[in-house]
Amino acid sequence: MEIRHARHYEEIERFNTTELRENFLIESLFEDGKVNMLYSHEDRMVVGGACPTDSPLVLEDADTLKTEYFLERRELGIINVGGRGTVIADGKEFELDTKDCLYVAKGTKEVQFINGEGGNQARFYFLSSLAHAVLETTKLSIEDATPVQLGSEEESNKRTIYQYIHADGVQSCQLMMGMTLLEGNSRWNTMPAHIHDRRMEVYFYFDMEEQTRTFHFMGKPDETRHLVVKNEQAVISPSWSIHSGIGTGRYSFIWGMAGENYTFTDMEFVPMDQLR
Ligand SMILES: O=C[C@H](O)[C@@H](O)CC(=O)C(=O)O
Ligand SMILES: [Zn+2]
Repeated sequence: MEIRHARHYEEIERFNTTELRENFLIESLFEDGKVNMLYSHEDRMVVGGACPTDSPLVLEDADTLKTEYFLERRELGIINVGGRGTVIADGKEFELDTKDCLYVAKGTKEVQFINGEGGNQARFYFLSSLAHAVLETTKLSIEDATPVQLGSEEESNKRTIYQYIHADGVQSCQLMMGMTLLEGNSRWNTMPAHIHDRRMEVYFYFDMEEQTRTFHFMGKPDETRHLVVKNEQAVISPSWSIHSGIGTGRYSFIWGMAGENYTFTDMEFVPMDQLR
């Protein structure tokens, strides 16, 4: 898998567009019949996409992780952004419909991704972070996730945040994962912006038309940059960075975090007059 090292915020003050994209944008996760993964040194998060076709796909990369099996020292969160499919964790089958989530515990020796029959192709987006304890492998469908309403139509940021893996939901060691759906013509996410110095975050944008682009804002609050993002691309957000975006059309996104503090509300809002 591709490896990305962590970057200091002082470096990115000098980055051009290509350097910014090479370091923080993940351009292609989904490829038919493949599992694509990227290892980020930001809290050692693995970002991946599994797109099974005729045969099952297995989660593995012993060469990179240097462990006997993938989840020997890690936990995993999966959200299906395609048609129906199945994940098998050590022989136990979990059917995942669109926007359903599965947490897979540390110690699980084999994880397989299987495409559902008929309908749209299953597309499993996943994140894996380090884990210190064996918890319970748990499925959570979108209907059972905790919805949090934020924003307003007036500010073009009316959205519902579905929290799946977090302190009051599916339990994990440090991984937090959920999904944000924008309502009507709302196009802004996470504005007012925030940072959380104790956690990194990964954004995965999806449900976008081919020509739609999201302008994702990153950087220290007083030194912002942007990335132009298209459907099914992801952004790595270091703990010093804001993460916010506006779309030229409809989009949804999956956010995931890893790091020290496990409290969703451990975030500092950035006053508007600090943004540059
Ligand atoms: O730390 C939390 C994450 O950035 C997301 O939950 C934010 C988000 O989905 C939003 O405001 O739209
Ligand atoms: Zn955040």
